[in-house]
Amino acid sequence: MTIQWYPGHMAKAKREAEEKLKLVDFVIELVDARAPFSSENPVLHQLLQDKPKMVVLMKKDLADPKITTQWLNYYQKRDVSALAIEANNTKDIQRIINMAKDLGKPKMDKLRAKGVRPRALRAMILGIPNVGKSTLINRLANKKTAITGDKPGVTKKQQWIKVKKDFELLDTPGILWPKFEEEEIGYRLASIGTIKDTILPKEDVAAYILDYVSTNYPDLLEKRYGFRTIDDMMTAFEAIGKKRGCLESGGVVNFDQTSDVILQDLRSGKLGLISFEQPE
Ligand SMILES: Nc1nc2c(ncn2[C@@H]2O[C@H](COP(=O)(O)OP(=O)(O)OP(=O)(O)O)[C@@H](O)[C@H]2O)c(=O)[nH]1
Repeated sequence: MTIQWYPGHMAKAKREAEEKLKLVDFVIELVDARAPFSSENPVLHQLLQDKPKMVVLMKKDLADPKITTQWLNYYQKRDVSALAIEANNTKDIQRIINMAKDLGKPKMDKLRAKGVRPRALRAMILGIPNVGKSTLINRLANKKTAITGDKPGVTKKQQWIKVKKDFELLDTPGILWPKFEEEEIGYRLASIGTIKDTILPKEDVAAYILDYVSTNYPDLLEKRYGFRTIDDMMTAFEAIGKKRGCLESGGVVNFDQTSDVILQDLRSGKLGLISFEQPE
């Protein structure tokens, strides 16, 4: 599901996230490893107030590993607990659980000191559309895990997934909107597929990708398409279209299909491991 965000949607999403936040000890914020800055929600820090969070950089299998390491150092310097993961990797899922427990420990210790009966740590997943929230919830739930039942105090019944005996996760994530204040951010988000292909013209996004990759990863461009520099975007599209059979009758290159090929090559990782932003 990719939502087109209007002020009404944003207000509703914010309200729902605030309701859910009241129920949890901490938040797992998902961002995309290829663009962690652009894919974070711009108001989450206000909603969280003092609530602890950990950041999970999703889809590390599509990102440039060197840049992902730079991002992890960036978060570490700011005392933010962060991990980069690939959802299919079982060890990565275990690393999330371990980090979550560490993060929740001070709160649990405090409750125990007050004489409160020990209870499971409670967390929720939050992030912009298409960042991998449902995938991660399913992986943490590990399918066979039981849902532990409703908790009172909310209008909508919330279900809890028992990840471990002392760690529970809300079964529905908080969905928040992406940043859209700068055109460059919009292009990065469109490239990685976290905003609708109809919001920015597909050909423009494909041209953005080619331009970015030729500047930052010319070897990858050459490996996939056979050229490393772009003097003229139309010639580049024509070369790719011909190579990949995106042709109309008379051998004319279909630019729309060629744009799809470029977007698909990037999003599936066939173009290589590419990150769209580095920490400052
Ligand atoms: N390569 C790769 N793909 C992933 C990873 N995690 C999730 N995905 C893919 O990303 C896409 C979106 O995942 P979802 O779990 O549906 O994302 P969501 O945040 O729940 O999306 P919304 O329902 O739109 O809010 C799916 O095609 C997933 O298979 C990952 O670690 N690596």
